[in-house]
Amino acid sequence: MRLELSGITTAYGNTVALRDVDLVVPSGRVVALLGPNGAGKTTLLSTASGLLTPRSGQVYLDRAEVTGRSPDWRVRHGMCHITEGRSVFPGMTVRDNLRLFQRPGDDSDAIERAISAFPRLGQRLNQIAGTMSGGEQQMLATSRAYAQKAPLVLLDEVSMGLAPVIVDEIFHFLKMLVAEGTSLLIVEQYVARALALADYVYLLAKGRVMFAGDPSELQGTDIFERYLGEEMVGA
Ligand SMILES: Nc1ncnc2c1ncn2[C@@H]1O[C@H](COP(=O)(O)OP(=O)(O)OP(=O)(O)O)[C@@H](O)[C@H]1O
Repeated sequence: MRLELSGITTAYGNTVALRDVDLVVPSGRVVALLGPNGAGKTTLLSTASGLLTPRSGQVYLDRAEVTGRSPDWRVRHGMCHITEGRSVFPGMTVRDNLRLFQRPGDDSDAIERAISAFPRLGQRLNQIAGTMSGGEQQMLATSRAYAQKAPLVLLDEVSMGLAPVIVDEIFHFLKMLVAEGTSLLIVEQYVARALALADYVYLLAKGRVMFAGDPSELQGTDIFERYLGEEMVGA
């Protein structure tokens, strides 16, 4: 599924967080969205998924305009947004969380798919989600993308604060999604890993697109140093 944002400006009251942003995630491709804190990355994903309404500009899914459509509508039509933080139902079991991931009318087994993505969830189906470790809860939240068979997945810092071994599992999972032909838009603090997976990269700063292109085009430029700080390059 193809996603396009065209001329998007999004604001919180007087704070303009995105200014005239154009971005395309071609069908079956991976786009990494990078930028310093406060650049507007989360705002961009939320505008794409309908959690925020832009002040101007359009959002298209497979070239059909969806700007006025609700987040629910976008989910039903194939978009999955994994938001920052652990979005699970903490008082419910893992199994019941997974059941809720199933899209209406989809009779395939969301639980089986989630376990194939993250096998350790299979050992914890009866556990109350809120009692799992942070990393396990993040796996559960992230597995929604696979369980729903969403053709377009937006991921906001899903590896934030996780142990390296779990970050490895998350990136292995992202490769599984890519192999299935899923379009991905990822915001990731592990810049080098995100770039290794990405077909295209967009760099946001102060709500504007400062760079858009192939990850290899960044080599030999000072864009990273200028906008992200050198220490992030190899992270
Ligand atoms: N609910 C809000 N109300 C007011 N301003 C907000 C709100 N959410 C975000 N902002 C502002 O909008 C700008 C963009 O924020 P956003 O969270 O999109 O950036 P980000 O690139 O995702 O940052 P980070 O990497 O720190 O998560 C920032 O200046 C932020 O302070």
